Amino acid sequence: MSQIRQVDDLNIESQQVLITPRALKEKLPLSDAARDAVVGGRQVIRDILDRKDPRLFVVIGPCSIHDPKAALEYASRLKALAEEVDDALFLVLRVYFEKPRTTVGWKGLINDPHMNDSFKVEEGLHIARRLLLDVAELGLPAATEALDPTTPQYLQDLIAWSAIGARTTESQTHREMSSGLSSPVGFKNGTDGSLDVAVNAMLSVQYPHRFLGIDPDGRVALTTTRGNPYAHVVLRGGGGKPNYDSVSVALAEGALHKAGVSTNIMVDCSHANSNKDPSLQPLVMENIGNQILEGNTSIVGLMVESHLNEGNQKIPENLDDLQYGVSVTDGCIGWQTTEDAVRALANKVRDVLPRRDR
Ligand SMILES: O=C[C@H](O)[C@H](O)COP(=O)(O)O
Ligand SMILES: C=C(OP(=O)(O)O)C(=O)O
Repeated sequence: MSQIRQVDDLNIESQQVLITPRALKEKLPLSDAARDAVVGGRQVIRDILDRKDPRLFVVIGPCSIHDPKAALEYASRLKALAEEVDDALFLVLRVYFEKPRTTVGWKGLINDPHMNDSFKVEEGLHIARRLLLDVAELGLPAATEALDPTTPQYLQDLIAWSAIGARTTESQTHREMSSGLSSPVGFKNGTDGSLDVAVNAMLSVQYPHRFLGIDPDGRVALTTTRGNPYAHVVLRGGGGKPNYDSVSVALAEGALHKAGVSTNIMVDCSHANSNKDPSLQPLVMENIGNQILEGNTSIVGLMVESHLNEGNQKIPENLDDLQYGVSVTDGCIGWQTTEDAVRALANKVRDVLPRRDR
């Protein structure tokens, strides 16, 4: 009987060594203007989480980035809107390069920048870093999902806020990584709606961890973290039900309080909170505004999926057929709706925010 004698790499087809984080940063260095945007953005978010700044922070932008040109056009529009509502809301651009898939699908610009299964990851890392620099140089803070545990070594210096997604909040690897992130971090509740996984993540992330990571030269390194004091939960609904309503928010606040972790809550207006119907997001935003008017003190931030144009599209065979400024992952609200909903939220909460009980 013939046996396979090989015992390792049976299912590995190939490996390709990539540019190191240090080399990428040398090629695309942080400018002073970009540094100001990152440092300033993180500080405002920390101040909001510490209740020193009464504003709400709003992570808003495309579900995923596939076209840096459209992303920059969106960023410059958002910058103008951010200045307009600055007294009530702190807008942070959603710049998601890594997509966690329920099963399979396009995994985002870093993984496959040409959207044709060519997986030019090194090019993806360059494009991502270039775009984050351009966004920061506009003076806009950026938020991203930290999905691959090695990616932060390449990009985290340009990130003001990070998310751990619903599919990875329960993962020890992601909790460990988050304990070393330089930015504040939001943990989504589970896709089944379970808050426990996010509460447990909060209990874990505040502590130092030791784990295998990579160093700036791409070498495997025992990584010792300090713990991240700026973590909070993100309610995104799940299991077919939303959890942004006042009862769900109060229950979440109670559970966080009982666990002895931060009761700061962000509400994701998309995903299961809008039953994946992007046009419902403004209703969620309106509801959160009403909860704040009615005295809620735990909600500190919102997430909104928005693009230049509404809806979404399948990635076409021929990329020339892509519609400009339309999401290729989850559906988004378009720009006009975005402006209207953000202005409406700012107008609703502007006067009450400074008087919120802390
Ligand atoms: O936000 C994006 C999606 O909801 C997430 O990546 C899962 O997408 P999928 O269910 O289409 O794979
Ligand atoms: C994948 C996302 O969300 P969630 O983890 O809540 O599904 C996302 O915000 O892109």
